[in-house]
Amino acid sequence: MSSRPKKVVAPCELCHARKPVMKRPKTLQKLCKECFYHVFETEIHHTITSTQLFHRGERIAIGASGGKDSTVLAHILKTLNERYDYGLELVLLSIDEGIKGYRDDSLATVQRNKIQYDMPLEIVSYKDLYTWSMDEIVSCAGIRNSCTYCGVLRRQALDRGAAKLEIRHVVTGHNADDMAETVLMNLLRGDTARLEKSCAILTQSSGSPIKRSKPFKYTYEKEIVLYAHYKKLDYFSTECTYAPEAFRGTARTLLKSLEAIRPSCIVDIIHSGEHFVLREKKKRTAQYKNVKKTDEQEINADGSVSLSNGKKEFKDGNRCENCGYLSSNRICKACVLLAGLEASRAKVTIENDTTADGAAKLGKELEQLSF
Ligand SMILES: Nc1ncnc2c1ncn2[C@@H]1O[C@H](COP(=O)(O)OP(=O)(O)OP(=O)(O)O)[C@@H](O)[C@H]1O
Repeated sequence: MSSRPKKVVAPCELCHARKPVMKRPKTLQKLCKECFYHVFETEIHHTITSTQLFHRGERIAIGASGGKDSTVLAHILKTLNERYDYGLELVLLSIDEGIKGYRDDSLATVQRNKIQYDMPLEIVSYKDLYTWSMDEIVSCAGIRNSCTYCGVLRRQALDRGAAKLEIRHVVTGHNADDMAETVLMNLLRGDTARLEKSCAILTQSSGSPIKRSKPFKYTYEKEIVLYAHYKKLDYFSTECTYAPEAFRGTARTLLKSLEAIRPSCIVDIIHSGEHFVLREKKKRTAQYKNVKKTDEQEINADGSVSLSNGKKEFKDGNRCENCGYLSSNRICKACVLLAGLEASRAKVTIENDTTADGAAKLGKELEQLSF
Protein backbone atom coordinates (compact mmCIF):
# COMPACT_ATOMS: atom_id res chain seq x y z
CA MET A 1 0.00 0.00 0.00
CA SER A 2 1.48 3.37 -1.04
CA SER A 3 1.22 6.18 1.53
CA ARG A 4 1.24 9.79 0.38
CA PRO A 5 4.01 11.98 1.84
CA LYS A 6 2.66 14.19 4.63
CA LYS A 7 2.40 17.90 3.81
CA VAL A 8 4.86 19.78 6.01
CA VAL A 9 3.29 22.86 7.59
CA ALA A 10 5.73 25.72 8.07
CA PRO A 11 5.81 26.90 11.70
CA CYS A 12 4.61 30.27 12.98
CA GLU A 13 6.62 33.05 11.33
CA LEU A 14 7.37 34.71 14.67
CA CYS A 15 8.17 31.95 17.19
CA HIS A 16 9.29 29.44 14.52
CA ALA A 17 8.00 26.69 16.78
CA ARG A 18 4.22 26.47 17.13
CA LYS A 19 1.70 25.61 14.44
CA PRO A 20 0.21 28.69 12.70
CA VAL A 21 -3.58 29.01 12.92
CA MET A 22 -4.12 32.16 10.88
CA LYS A 23 -2.82 34.55 8.27
CA ARG A 24 -2.62 37.89 10.06
CA PRO A 25 -4.89 40.29 8.12
CA LYS A 26 -2.60 43.32 8.51
CA THR A 27 0.66 41.73 7.36
CA LEU A 28 -0.39 38.32 5.95
CA GLN A 29 2.13 36.65 8.30
CA LYS A 30 1.22 33.09 9.29
CA LEU A 31 1.00 33.10 13.09
CA CYS A 32 0.12 30.89 16.01
CA LYS A 33 -2.51 32.11 18.47
CA GLU A 34 -0.01 33.12 21.16
CA CYS A 35 2.11 35.20 18.78
CA PHE A 36 -1.02 36.86 17.35
CA TYR A 37 -2.14 37.85 20.86
CA HIS A 38 1.33 39.19 21.55
CA VAL A 39 1.61 41.39 18.42
CA PHE A 40 -2.00 42.56 18.67
CA GLU A 41 -1.68 43.66 22.31
CA THR A 42 1.85 45.05 21.94
CA GLU A 43 0.91 47.23 18.96
CA ILE A 44 -1.93 48.82 20.93
CA HIS A 45 0.39 49.33 23.92
CA HIS A 46 2.84 51.01 21.54
CA THR A 47 0.08 53.30 20.16
CA ILE A 48 -0.88 54.28 23.71
CA THR A 49 2.65 54.96 24.94
CA SER A 50 4.03 56.61 21.80
CA THR A 51 1.15 59.10 21.77
CA GLN A 52 1.19 59.53 25.58
CA LEU A 53 -2.54 58.93 25.47
CA PHE A 54 -3.07 58.46 29.22
CA HIS A 55 -1.48 59.67 32.41
CA ARG A 56 -1.12 57.83 35.70
CA GLY A 57 -4.15 58.22 37.96
CA GLU A 58 -6.42 59.21 35.05
CA ARG A 59 -10.05 58.04 35.12
CA ILE A 60 -11.18 56.72 31.76
CA ALA A 61 -14.74 56.12 30.54
CA ILE A 62 -14.88 53.36 27.93
CA GLY A 63 -17.75 53.97 25.48
CA ALA A 64 -19.26 50.49 25.75
CA SER A 65 -21.89 49.44 23.21
CA GLY A 66 -21.55 45.69 23.77
CA GLY A 67 -20.27 45.29 20.17
CA LYS A 68 -16.96 43.67 19.22
CA ASP A 69 -14.85 46.85 19.12
CA SER A 70 -15.73 48.29 22.50
CA THR A 71 -15.77 44.86 24.17
CA VAL A 72 -12.24 44.13 22.90
CA LEU A 73 -11.27 47.68 23.94
CA ALA A 74 -12.46 47.08 27.53
CA HIS A 75 -10.65 43.71 27.62
CA ILE A 76 -7.40 45.14 26.17
CA LEU A 77 -7.34 48.24 28.39
CA LYS A 78 -7.85 46.08 31.46
CA THR A 79 -5.08 43.69 30.32
CA LEU A 80 -2.58 46.45 29.46
CA ASN A 81 -3.42 48.51 32.54
CA GLU A 82 -2.54 45.52 34.72
CA ARG A 83 0.41 44.28 32.65
CA TYR A 84 2.18 47.64 32.25
CA ASP A 85 0.82 49.34 35.38
CA TYR A 86 -0.66 52.36 33.58
CA GLY A 87 -2.39 53.34 36.84
CA LEU A 88 -5.77 53.99 35.17
CA GLU A 89 -9.24 53.78 36.68
CA LEU A 90 -11.52 52.24 34.06
CA VAL A 91 -15.30 52.72 33.93
CA LEU A 92 -17.82 51.46 31.34
CA LEU A 93 -20.14 54.12 29.93
CA SER A 94 -23.10 53.00 27.81
CA ILE A 95 -25.68 55.03 25.95
CA ASP A 96 -29.11 53.49 25.64
CA GLU A 97 -30.49 54.99 22.43
CA GLY A 98 -33.80 53.19 22.93
CA ILE A 99 -33.78 50.75 19.99
CA LYS A 100 -35.90 47.71 20.87
CA GLY A 101 -34.47 44.36 19.82
CA TYR A 102 -31.00 45.86 19.37
CA ARG A 103 -29.68 48.13 22.10
CA ASP A 104 -31.59 46.41 24.90
CA ASP A 105 -29.90 43.12 23.93
CA SER A 106 -26.45 44.67 23.52
CA LEU A 107 -26.76 46.39 26.91
CA ALA A 108 -27.42 42.99 28.47
CA THR A 109 -23.97 42.05 27.10
CA VAL A 110 -22.41 45.16 28.69
CA GLN A 111 -24.04 44.19 32.00
CA ARG A 112 -22.19 40.85 31.78
CA ASN A 113 -18.95 42.63 30.75
CA LYS A 114 -19.24 44.75 33.89
CA ILE A 115 -18.98 41.56 35.97
CA GLN A 116 -16.42 39.84 33.71
CA TYR A 117 -14.06 42.86 33.75
CA ASP A 118 -14.94 44.00 37.25
CA MET A 119 -15.59 47.59 36.14
CA PRO A 120 -18.33 50.00 37.23
CA LEU A 121 -21.00 50.68 34.58
CA GLU A 122 -23.00 53.85 33.96
CA ILE A 123 -25.93 53.79 31.52
CA VAL A 124 -27.34 57.06 30.16
CA SER A 125 -30.47 56.97 27.98
CA TYR A 126 -31.69 59.23 25.16
CA LYS A 127 -35.16 59.07 26.68
CA ASP A 128 -33.91 60.58 29.97
CA LEU A 129 -31.64 63.14 28.33
CA TYR A 130 -33.80 64.21 25.39
CA THR A 131 -37.29 62.77 26.15
CA TRP A 132 -37.09 60.91 22.82
CA SER A 133 -35.92 57.34 22.22
CA MET A 134 -34.47 56.45 18.78
CA ASP A 135 -37.53 54.26 18.11
CA GLU A 136 -39.75 57.31 18.67
CA ILE A 137 -37.51 59.51 16.52
CA VAL A 138 -37.60 57.02 13.66
CA SER A 139 -41.37 56.63 13.89
CA CYS A 140 -41.66 60.43 13.63
CA ALA A 141 -38.78 61.33 11.30
CA GLY A 142 -38.45 58.15 9.24
CA ILE A 143 -35.52 55.80 8.89
CA ARG A 144 -33.58 57.71 6.21
CA ASN A 145 -31.70 60.08 8.48
CA SER A 146 -31.64 57.89 11.58
CA CYS A 147 -27.81 57.71 11.64
CA THR A 148 -27.56 61.52 11.49
CA TYR A 149 -29.91 61.92 14.46
CA CYS A 150 -28.35 59.09 16.43
CA GLY A 151 -24.77 60.28 15.83
CA VAL A 152 -25.46 63.85 16.96
CA LEU A 153 -27.32 62.73 20.08
CA ARG A 154 -24.84 59.99 21.03
CA ARG A 155 -21.86 62.30 20.84
CA GLN A 156 -23.50 64.66 23.29
CA ALA A 157 -24.81 61.82 25.47
CA LEU A 158 -21.29 60.38 25.90
CA ASP A 159 -20.03 63.79 27.01
CA ARG A 160 -22.92 64.24 29.41
CA GLY A 161 -22.43 60.73 30.81
CA ALA A 162 -18.71 61.40 31.35
CA ALA A 163 -19.48 64.74 33.01
CA LYS A 164 -21.92 62.98 35.34
CA LEU A 165 -19.14 60.57 36.34
CA GLU A 166 -16.70 63.49 36.64
CA ILE A 167 -14.51 61.81 34.04
CA ARG A 168 -12.63 63.88 31.49
CA HIS A 169 -11.48 61.26 29.02
CA VAL A 170 -13.75 59.03 26.91
CA VAL A 171 -12.21 56.25 24.78
CA THR A 172 -14.13 54.63 21.94
CA GLY A 173 -13.61 51.49 19.88
CA HIS A 174 -13.26 53.29 16.55
CA ASN A 175 -10.75 51.20 14.61
CA ALA A 176 -8.38 51.65 11.65
CA ASP A 177 -11.09 50.70 9.14
CA ASP A 178 -13.47 53.33 10.59
CA MET A 179 -10.73 55.93 10.36
CA ALA A 180 -9.74 55.05 6.77
CA GLU A 181 -13.44 55.13 5.77
CA THR A 182 -13.76 58.61 7.27
CA VAL A 183 -10.71 59.82 5.33
CA LEU A 184 -12.16 58.39 2.10
CA MET A 185 -15.59 59.93 2.77
CA ASN A 186 -14.15 63.37 3.46
CA LEU A 187 -11.91 63.11 0.42
CA LEU A 188 -14.81 62.08 -1.82
CA ARG A 189 -16.95 64.93 -0.45
CA GLY A 190 -14.17 67.49 -0.80
CA ASP A 191 -14.62 68.22 2.90
CA THR A 192 -11.06 69.40 3.47
CA ALA A 193 -11.75 70.99 6.87
CA ARG A 194 -12.85 67.63 8.27
CA LEU A 195 -10.17 65.75 6.32
CA GLU A 196 -7.45 67.67 8.09
CA LYS A 197 -8.85 66.68 11.49
CA SER A 198 -10.07 63.17 10.76
CA CYS A 199 -6.97 61.21 11.81
CA ALA A 200 -6.30 62.69 15.24
CA ILE A 201 -6.05 59.99 17.90
CA LEU A 202 -7.18 62.47 20.56
CA THR A 203 -9.65 65.31 20.11
CA GLN A 204 -10.86 68.00 22.45
CA SER A 205 -12.93 71.06 21.65
CA SER A 206 -11.49 74.25 23.10
CA GLY A 207 -13.50 75.10 26.20
CA SER A 208 -14.51 71.47 26.77
CA PRO A 209 -13.07 69.55 29.70
CA ILE A 210 -13.71 66.22 27.97
CA LYS A 211 -11.14 64.54 25.72
CA ARG A 212 -12.00 61.74 23.31
CA SER A 213 -9.56 59.19 22.01
CA LYS A 214 -9.31 56.13 19.81
CA PRO A 215 -6.67 53.64 21.03
CA PHE A 216 -7.61 51.30 18.10
CA LYS A 217 -6.69 53.92 15.53
CA TYR A 218 -4.19 51.53 13.88
CA THR A 219 -6.01 48.28 14.73
CA TYR A 220 -7.64 46.39 11.86
CA GLU A 221 -11.28 45.43 12.24
CA LYS A 222 -10.58 41.88 11.01
CA GLU A 223 -7.96 41.45 13.75
CA ILE A 224 -10.38 42.73 16.40
CA VAL A 225 -12.87 40.08 15.27
CA LEU A 226 -10.17 37.36 15.33
CA TYR A 227 -8.97 38.42 18.78
CA ALA A 228 -12.54 38.42 20.17
CA HIS A 229 -13.14 35.01 18.57
CA TYR A 230 -9.98 33.29 19.84
CA LYS A 231 -10.28 34.85 23.30
CA LYS A 232 -13.96 33.83 23.36
CA LEU A 233 -15.01 37.31 24.48
CA ASP A 234 -18.67 37.91 25.26
CA TYR A 235 -19.93 40.45 22.71
CA PHE A 236 -23.07 41.27 20.77
CA SER A 237 -22.77 40.92 17.01
CA THR A 238 -26.12 41.97 15.55
CA GLU A 239 -26.25 45.02 13.23
CA CYS A 240 -28.35 48.03 14.22
CA THR A 241 -32.03 47.66 13.28
CA TYR A 242 -31.96 50.94 11.38
CA ALA A 243 -30.27 51.51 8.04
CA PRO A 244 -26.50 52.04 8.13
CA GLU A 245 -25.21 55.43 7.02
CA ALA A 246 -25.46 55.13 3.22
CA PHE A 247 -22.33 56.98 2.13
CA ARG A 248 -20.18 55.31 4.80
CA GLY A 249 -21.42 51.98 3.44
CA THR A 250 -20.13 52.96 0.00
CA ALA A 251 -16.74 54.00 1.43
CA ARG A 252 -16.63 50.73 3.38
CA THR A 253 -17.24 48.62 0.26
CA LEU A 254 -14.52 50.55 -1.57
CA LEU A 255 -12.10 50.07 1.34
CA LYS A 256 -12.81 46.32 1.55
CA SER A 257 -12.08 45.93 -2.18
CA LEU A 258 -8.82 47.85 -1.77
CA GLU A 259 -7.87 45.83 1.31
CA ALA A 260 -8.37 42.58 -0.61
CA ILE A 261 -5.75 43.69 -3.16
CA ARG A 262 -3.41 45.48 -0.77
CA PRO A 263 -3.93 44.89 2.99
CA SER A 264 -1.66 47.77 3.95
CA CYS A 265 -3.99 50.27 2.24
CA ILE A 266 -5.90 50.83 5.51
CA VAL A 267 -2.86 52.14 7.40
CA ASP A 268 -1.63 53.81 4.22
CA ILE A 269 -4.85 55.83 3.95
CA ILE A 270 -4.55 56.81 7.63
CA HIS A 271 -0.92 57.79 7.04
CA SER A 272 -1.99 60.00 4.13
CA GLY A 273 -4.76 61.54 6.26
CA GLU A 274 -2.29 62.27 9.07
CA HIS A 275 -0.02 64.17 6.73
CA PHE A 276 -2.75 66.12 5.00
CA VAL A 277 -2.37 69.79 5.89
CA LEU A 278 -4.38 72.60 4.32
CA ARG A 279 -2.10 75.26 2.86
CA GLU A 280 -4.62 78.00 3.47
CA LYS A 281 -8.35 78.16 4.11
CA LYS A 282 -9.44 78.62 0.53
CA LYS A 283 -12.97 79.47 -0.34
CA ARG A 284 -14.63 77.15 -2.81
CA THR A 285 -14.16 78.55 -6.27
CA ALA A 286 -17.11 79.35 -8.52
CA GLN A 287 -16.71 76.13 -10.49
CA TYR A 288 -17.70 74.08 -7.42
CA LYS A 289 -20.45 76.34 -6.15
CA ASN A 290 -23.38 74.82 -8.04
CA VAL A 291 -22.38 71.19 -7.72
CA LYS A 292 -25.10 69.26 -5.92
CA LYS A 293 -23.75 67.61 -2.76
CA THR A 294 -26.02 64.73 -1.97
CA ASP A 295 -24.59 63.69 1.36
CA GLU A 296 -24.09 66.89 3.30
CA GLN A 297 -27.27 67.01 5.30
CA GLU A 298 -28.34 69.80 7.59
CA ILE A 299 -31.25 69.51 9.95
CA ASN A 300 -33.40 72.63 9.92
CA ALA A 301 -35.41 74.03 12.83
CA ASP A 302 -38.65 72.80 11.29
CA GLY A 303 -37.33 69.27 11.27
CA SER A 304 -36.67 69.12 7.55
CA VAL A 305 -33.26 68.09 6.30
CA SER A 306 -31.57 70.25 3.70
CA LEU A 307 -28.25 70.10 1.92
CA SER A 308 -25.27 72.09 3.09
CA ASN A 309 -23.55 74.41 0.61
CA GLY A 310 -20.12 73.62 1.98
CA LYS A 311 -19.57 77.12 3.40
CA LYS A 312 -19.53 76.07 7.05
CA GLU A 313 -16.53 76.91 9.17
CA PHE A 314 -15.52 75.26 12.43
CA LYS A 315 -15.67 77.47 15.47
CA ASP A 316 -14.76 75.81 18.76
CA GLY A 317 -15.61 76.95 22.26
CA ASN A 318 -19.08 78.53 21.80
CA ARG A 319 -21.95 77.28 23.91
CA CYS A 320 -25.51 76.47 22.84
CA GLU A 321 -27.89 79.18 24.06
CA ASN A 322 -30.49 76.53 24.80
CA CYS A 323 -28.68 73.69 26.60
CA GLY A 324 -25.18 75.05 27.24
CA TYR A 325 -23.46 72.24 25.31
CA LEU A 326 -20.45 73.18 23.15
CA SER A 327 -21.55 74.28 19.71
CA SER A 328 -20.12 76.07 16.68
CA ASN A 329 -23.55 77.69 16.20
CA ARG A 330 -25.87 79.71 18.44
CA ILE A 331 -28.02 76.61 19.02
CA CYS A 332 -26.35 73.18 19.01
CA LYS A 333 -27.29 70.53 16.45
CA ALA A 334 -29.00 68.33 19.03
CA CYS A 335 -31.30 71.18 20.14
CA VAL A 336 -32.12 72.13 16.53
CA LEU A 337 -32.91 68.53 15.82
CA LEU A 338 -35.05 68.07 18.93
CA ALA A 339 -36.93 71.31 18.22
CA GLY A 340 -37.69 69.98 14.74
CA LEU A 341 -39.04 66.76 16.22
CA GLU A 342 -41.18 68.65 18.74
CA ALA A 343 -42.54 70.85 15.93
CA SER A 344 -43.47 67.77 13.93
CA ARG A 345 -45.07 66.11 16.95
CA ALA A 346 -47.12 69.26 17.67
CA LYS A 347 -48.20 69.53 14.02
CA VAL A 348 -49.31 65.92 13.98
CA THR A 349 -51.26 66.34 17.24
CA ILE A 350 -53.15 69.44 16.04
CA GLU A 351 -54.03 67.90 12.65
CA ASN A 352 -55.06 64.72 14.38
CA ASP A 353 -57.40 66.52 16.80
CA THR A 354 -59.32 68.31 14.03
CA THR A 355 -60.04 65.40 11.74
CA ALA A 356 -62.76 62.81 11.87
CA ASP A 357 -60.73 59.90 10.46
CA GLY A 358 -57.87 60.42 12.94
CA ALA A 359 -55.68 57.33 12.59
CA ALA A 360 -55.59 57.30 8.79
CA LYS A 361 -54.94 61.06 8.59
CA LEU A 362 -52.21 60.80 11.22
CA GLY A 363 -50.49 58.05 9.25
CA LYS A 364 -50.59 60.21 6.09
CA GLU A 365 -49.23 63.23 7.92
CA LEU A 366 -46.33 61.21 9.31
CA GLU A 367 -45.48 59.94 5.84
CA GLN A 368 -45.49 63.46 4.40
CA LEU A 369 -43.32 65.12 7.06
CA SER A 370 -40.27 66.42 5.29
CA PHE A 371 -37.46 64.62 7.06
N1 LIG B 1 -24.54 53.03 22.64
C1 LIG B 1 -23.25 53.27 22.86
N2 LIG B 1 -22.80 53.45 24.12
C2 LIG B 1 -21.51 53.71 24.38
N3 LIG B 1 -20.58 53.80 23.42
C3 LIG B 1 -20.96 53.63 22.15
C4 LIG B 1 -22.31 53.37 21.80
N4 LIG B 1 -22.38 53.23 20.46
C5 LIG B 1 -21.13 53.42 20.00
N5 LIG B 1 -20.27 53.65 21.00
C6 LIG B 1 -18.81 53.86 20.92
O1 LIG B 1 -18.47 54.31 19.61
C7 LIG B 1 -17.63 53.32 18.97
C8 LIG B 1 -17.95 53.23 17.50
O2 LIG B 1 -19.32 52.97 17.38
P1 LIG B 1 -20.00 52.36 16.08
O3 LIG B 1 -21.43 52.66 16.15
O4 LIG B 1 -19.21 52.73 14.90
O5 LIG B 1 -19.96 50.84 16.41
P2 LIG B 1 -19.08 49.61 16.01
O6 LIG B 1 -17.99 49.95 15.03
O7 LIG B 1 -20.01 48.52 15.71
O8 LIG B 1 -18.40 49.41 17.46
P3 LIG B 1 -18.81 48.30 18.49
O9 LIG B 1 -18.37 47.02 17.85
O10 LIG B 1 -18.04 48.63 19.73
O11 LIG B 1 -20.30 48.41 18.67
C9 LIG B 1 -17.88 52.03 19.75
O12 LIG B 1 -16.80 51.16 19.66
C10 LIG B 1 -18.09 52.54 21.14
O13 LIG B 1 -16.87 52.79 21.81
